[in-house]
Amino acid sequence: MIPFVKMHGLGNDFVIVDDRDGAFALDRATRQAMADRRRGIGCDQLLVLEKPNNGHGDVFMRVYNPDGGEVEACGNGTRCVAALVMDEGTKDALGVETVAGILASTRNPDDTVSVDMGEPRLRWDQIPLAREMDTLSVDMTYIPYSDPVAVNMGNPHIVFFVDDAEAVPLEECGPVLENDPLLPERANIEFVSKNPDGSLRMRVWERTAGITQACGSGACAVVVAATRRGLVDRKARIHLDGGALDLEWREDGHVIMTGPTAFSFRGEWMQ
Ligand SMILES: N[C@H](CCC[C@H](N)C(=O)O)C(=O)O
Repeated sequence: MIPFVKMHGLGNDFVIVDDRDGAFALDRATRQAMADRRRGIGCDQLLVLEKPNNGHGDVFMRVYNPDGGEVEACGNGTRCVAALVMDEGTKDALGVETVAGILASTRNPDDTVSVDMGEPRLRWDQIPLAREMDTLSVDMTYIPYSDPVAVNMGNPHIVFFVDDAEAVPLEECGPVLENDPLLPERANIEFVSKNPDGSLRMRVWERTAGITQACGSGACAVVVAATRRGLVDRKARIHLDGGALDLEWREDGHVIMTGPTAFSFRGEWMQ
């Protein structure tokens, strides 16, 4: 039996397994089965807690997509894991270690959690893209959408700015764009438009997971891309299907993401 916690950030949902004792060592087939929405528990990502390396950070978080494959980053999941681990003790600040680095997380008085998601990587080979080009003007098209911005937040993101994000046929263009030959590791795809009040509307097609209610690392990529394009001045409220996140790309280069976390239920998975 594997105990798990189900949580979500703006409807982007996670199965979280505490394997800090190293007792479970879930294999790929098990990860896939747990994430399966029809036969398993169902989630957008499976998050496994491990012991932090050499005392760096308070907990190590591993992120798996629904196919069981490991990915580098998960913003909404980081907030949930930070809240879960904070609830074990008395601290309102801790470091969540990931393969992409240690993410400093703090709980705010209104119960939202802020995570320092680190610095974006913006060189073409850091995204990675298949050939050299300006990441502010990527050679990718799905008619009538073109000229996206590429940002790596630990994981790869391609951000299209459009007049009306609501009108984009995400189910059709998402899988095509995710698998564009320009993307050797594929990518998460975001479509963004600017609202009259200056906030941004973002819809996401996540690599492997498909359309999700929200994507935290995607929102980080969007504030960076929108700043580089001159659409916002380093800060933005971003409205996703599941609600809003507040983003800031600080002058020191770090991206700070703030948003809610929600506990759903606890259970046990029978192997
Ligand atoms: N939901 C996550 C992102 C998962 C990214 C994953 N789909 C990938 O392949 O990189 C977030 O809140 O950042």
